[in-house]
Amino acid sequence: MRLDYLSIFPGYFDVLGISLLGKAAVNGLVDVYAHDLRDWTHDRHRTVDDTPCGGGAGMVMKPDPWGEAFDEIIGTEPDPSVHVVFPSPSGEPFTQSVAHDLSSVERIVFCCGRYEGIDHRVIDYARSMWTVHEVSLGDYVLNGGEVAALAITEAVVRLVPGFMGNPQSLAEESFSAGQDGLLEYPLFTRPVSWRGLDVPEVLMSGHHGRIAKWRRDESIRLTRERRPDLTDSDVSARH
Ligand SMILES: CN1CCC[C@H](Cn2ccc3ccc(-c4n[nH]c(N)c4C#N)cc32)C1
Repeated sequence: MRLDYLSIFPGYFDVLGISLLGKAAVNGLVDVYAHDLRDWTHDRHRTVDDTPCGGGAGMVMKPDPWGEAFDEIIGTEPDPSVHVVFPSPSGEPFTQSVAHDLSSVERIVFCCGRYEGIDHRVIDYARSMWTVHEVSLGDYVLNGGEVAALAITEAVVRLVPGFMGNPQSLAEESFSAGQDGLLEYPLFTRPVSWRGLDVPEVLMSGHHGRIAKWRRDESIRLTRERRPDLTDSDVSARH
């Protein structure tokens, strides 16, 4: 999998050389390339923004540098196998399902906007050439797309076959298909007693059936308490 990042702050992506992602890069599972959008400007100030047409606060990212960067980094021929991700507060929700879909893609280009956003023609042009995903991390406002691109990267790459040491851990986590959309149960490890707080006895019983039931019940309880939106009527009936 090749990952490209276009940003006026490419240093954000230095962190991708650390921890598991660094290992994936070493193993050849993932190739990471960060690009400075200003490398495709031609004025002394390396200008990437301008005032919004129609007025309004803030500045908008000019289309020209993006187009020239696309030409050099991706190419000038349409190729639907290239997936271009625009993090945006007005994007569709980024979910585990989207992460799963992207984990089987060979090439992803992240376009990280700043200021008030990117001239919309950049997105329209990208849609005419590649497969585009305009996605939002959640209902809050960030200052740009870089942090979102990092979060999306981690969510996607950890699903790439061969990346996680123990693929079973993927099957049991929240939001994965096998969990019926339930939240993960509480986790415990040694010591059994810590500052007057004990591990639930059932988890020390060695009775796998009871442990499985306790975990399921806890997942249902937590999901009903914290994320009623995840429990549709069918799922509630089954629980
Ligand atoms: C005051 N303005 C309002 C519009 C957005 C401006 C900052 N910005 C510029 C590019 C850009 C890209 C993503 C996000 C973003 N914010 N929240 C999320 N979940 C995102 C995601 N994915 C934010 C961004 C600031």
